[in-house]
Amino acid sequence: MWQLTEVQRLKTRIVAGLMSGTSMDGIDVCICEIQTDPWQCCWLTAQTIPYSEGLRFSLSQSQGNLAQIAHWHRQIGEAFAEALATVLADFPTELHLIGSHGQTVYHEHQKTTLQLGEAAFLAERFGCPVVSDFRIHDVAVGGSGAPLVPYVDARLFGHLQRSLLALNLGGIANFTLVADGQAITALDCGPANMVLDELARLFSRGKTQIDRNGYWAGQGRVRREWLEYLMNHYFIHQPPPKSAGREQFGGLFVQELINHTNPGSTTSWYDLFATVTHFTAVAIFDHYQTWIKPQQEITEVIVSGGGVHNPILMQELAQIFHPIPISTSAKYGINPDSKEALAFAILASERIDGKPTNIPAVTGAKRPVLLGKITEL
Ligand SMILES: Nc1ncnc2c1ncn2[C@@H]1O[C@H](COP(=O)(O)OP(=O)(O)OP(=O)(O)O)[C@@H](O)[C@H]1O
Ligand SMILES: CC(=O)N[C@H]1[C@@H]2OC[C@@H](O2)[C@@H](O)[C@@H]1O[C@H](C)C(=O)O
Repeated sequence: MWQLTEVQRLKTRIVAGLMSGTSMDGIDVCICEIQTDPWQCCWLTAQTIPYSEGLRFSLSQSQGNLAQIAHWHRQIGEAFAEALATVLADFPTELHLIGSHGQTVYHEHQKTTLQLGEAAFLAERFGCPVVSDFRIHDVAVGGSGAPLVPYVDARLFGHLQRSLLALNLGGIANFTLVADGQAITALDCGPANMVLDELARLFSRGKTQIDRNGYWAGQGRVRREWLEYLMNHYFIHQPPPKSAGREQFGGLFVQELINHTNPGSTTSWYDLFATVTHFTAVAIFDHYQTWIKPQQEITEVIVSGGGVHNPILMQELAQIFHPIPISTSAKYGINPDSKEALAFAILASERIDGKPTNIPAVTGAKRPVLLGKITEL
């Protein structure tokens, strides 16, 4: 059993980070060792544990009355604890601290944000302090509560002493500009996998959740008029600070896209996959050109998130950013599938050391604040 004050005194801590992103595909778990002075983080193990089908389906409907929300809060907390127990069964270690992002179930830019998954279930099961609910304090000081990974991008890539984009391809595509060892700015750019996943569900009539390895996109061609329609979405042209989620690019957006494009044949479905995949790359590049390049040219794009497994998307990015090289975070020893989980382990450790981790230039907050609430034993 670890008390908060004891963990605060440790110069080297074993910390677990837990995250379920907008794709709601499962719970990403990462265990790492963090040294506080000089700061160093060493990745130990990571795994993604799928949500049970029932919970995933229920969450993806994203409509809940108060009773439903209260049950989700407990069920997600227990599912996160179960996921961590599964990883610890394969990698037995003592844990000093847990950082748990929970599941975002609602997010409205600079107005409110809600992550579910009660931390007390984790604290009780693993006998250590848990930091959770990372976003809302930033909202309380006028920020959007997202993105929070930029602080970590600076920690992980700042030492490279180059200007680079750390790009994450999760449900949403977002990047951080790291230059001079700092996170200068960061943006959500639009969907990465969220729209493709929903299209895959509809096209396969629920048999698959993803366009695996870009198989369908690879057989289609980009339709200019559809691309134009997608690029006209208000979010693409909104100035930063900006953050997105299912509210912008979830089921409703996809339904409107289907109504607009009306894909009748298999060929037109393939074209839709190709166009949306291309749109993802174009929207990312467009955000770079508009908001980053005028102030800072970059020398590399370091990609993480599930989208690294989609070769068509990665090819599109390589072509559009050429001659700027595209690599994955694996090149720097960071598993692309667990960077965000690792991030919440790092944010938790900073929290108990009393370090503010929101970046006002990124979220629009009035000032830096401590992110996350601590559940103690
Ligand atoms: N082999 C693959 N082929 C194509 N796409 C893949 C493959 N493997 C994973 N993906 C995509 O990656 C997604 C999961 O990515 P990730 O776990 O990074 O998202 P997330 O963390 O939920 O999202 P966010 O970062 O926006 O919160 C899947 O939903 C899928 O679309
Ligand atoms: C409100 C919320 O959960 N936002 C997520 C989401 O998923 C990607 C993007 O949109 C990013 O803004 C954020 O997550 C990452 C982990 C972040 O805070 O940096």
